[in-house]
Amino acid sequence: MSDSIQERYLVGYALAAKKQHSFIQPSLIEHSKQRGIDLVKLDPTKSLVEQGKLDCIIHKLYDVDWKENLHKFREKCPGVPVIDSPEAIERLHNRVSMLEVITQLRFPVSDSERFGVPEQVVVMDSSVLSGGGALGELKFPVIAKPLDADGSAKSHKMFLIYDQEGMKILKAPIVLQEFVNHGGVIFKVYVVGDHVKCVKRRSLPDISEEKIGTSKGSLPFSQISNLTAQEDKNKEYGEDRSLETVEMPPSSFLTDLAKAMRESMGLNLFNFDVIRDARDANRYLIIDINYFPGYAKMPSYEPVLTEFFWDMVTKKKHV
Ligand SMILES: Nc1ncnc2c1ncn2[C@@H]1O[C@H](COP(=O)(O)OP(=O)(O)OP(=O)(O)O)[C@@H](O)[C@H]1O
Ligand SMILES: O=P(O)(O)O[C@H]1[C@H](OP(=O)(O)O)[C@@H](OP(=O)(O)O)[C@@H](O)[C@@H](O)[C@@H]1OP(=O)(O)O
Ligand SMILES: [Mg+2]
Ligand SMILES: [Mg+2]
Repeated sequence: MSDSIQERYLVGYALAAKKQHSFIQPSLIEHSKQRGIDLVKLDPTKSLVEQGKLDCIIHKLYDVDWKENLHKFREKCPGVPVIDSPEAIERLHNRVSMLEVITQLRFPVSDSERFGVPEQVVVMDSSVLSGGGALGELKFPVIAKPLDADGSAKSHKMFLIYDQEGMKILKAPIVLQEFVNHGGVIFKVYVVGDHVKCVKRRSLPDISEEKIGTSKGSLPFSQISNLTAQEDKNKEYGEDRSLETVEMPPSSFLTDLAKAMRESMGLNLFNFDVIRDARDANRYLIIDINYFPGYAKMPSYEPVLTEFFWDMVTKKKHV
């Protein structure tokens, strides 16, 4: 079919400049174009109905004006898929409601693999952090994570806390999460509609009982799974740990889990971080869920995203 008679579709995107730069790559534009899909940049400050005959909108912007703009568009054009609904995305902006998704899943557990989330407590009042009772049943070491996961640099600033002294650096509201040894590797599971792809990334190294006894205070870190191998080495989080020999979790387990999460959250575009308990190889813990992650880092990102856009613009089922 020649270009002139092939039906063309319009996918509008509204993304922060950094995200646009990493996600809207020439290779993706070209791939989609070949399939009859044109990616068009939206002006989030202007009415969406006046920005072309859109067949689908994708977005990762959180300000009130944008949500209002989207809301109006959805009212005027209820048949056009908006990927995803701001209300569904919101749940991932808080590290408690984010992991409640997992604890509420009614997912048939396989005979071998089990899943869950690490024990955690949320502290809303900074004065509680200086007293001895903030941890409740938890034991040191813990990871302290900002409660808000709103995409700001601050929301990624974490601390490994070894003792009560280390708690002094923290400010509420904060989540204190049990540190689980997991062999220094995390599995990032990327979800794009029906498509599920798992990749291995570096993580914090295991902490031995001996180290727990001798380490003091706190260790700050940020987005460790996004470090390159060289940065990782320079930061001395551990020696050059090869990922190649690490066995992946069974893919059917991850696919079933992703499907259950997708349906429960009503989201199409997200990834989740999974660690495997070093003391129990069949126990997997979900530690983080991110909306619209760095898909360009996923193998075959161009065909996978193009296929997803196709499904959306041709009105195949989406959650
Ligand atoms: N409970 C835990 N036990 C052991 N290590 C953990 C735990 N929670 C987090 N980590 C380590 O800390 C890293 C950062 O934690 P987390 O993924 O929650 O933060 P994030 O800033 O939201 O990450 P992302 O960049 O994926 O959004 C993880 O990738 C993992 O290496
Ligand atoms: O660019 P963005 O701001 O969307 O950053 C996201 C980042 O993607 P990027 O690598 O393309 O930056 C993601 O990396 P991967 O999980 O895919 O490794 C992950 O860190 C998300 O948590 C970030 O989203 P945020 O939590 O900050 O909203
Ligand atoms: Mg993470
Ligand atoms: Mg995250």
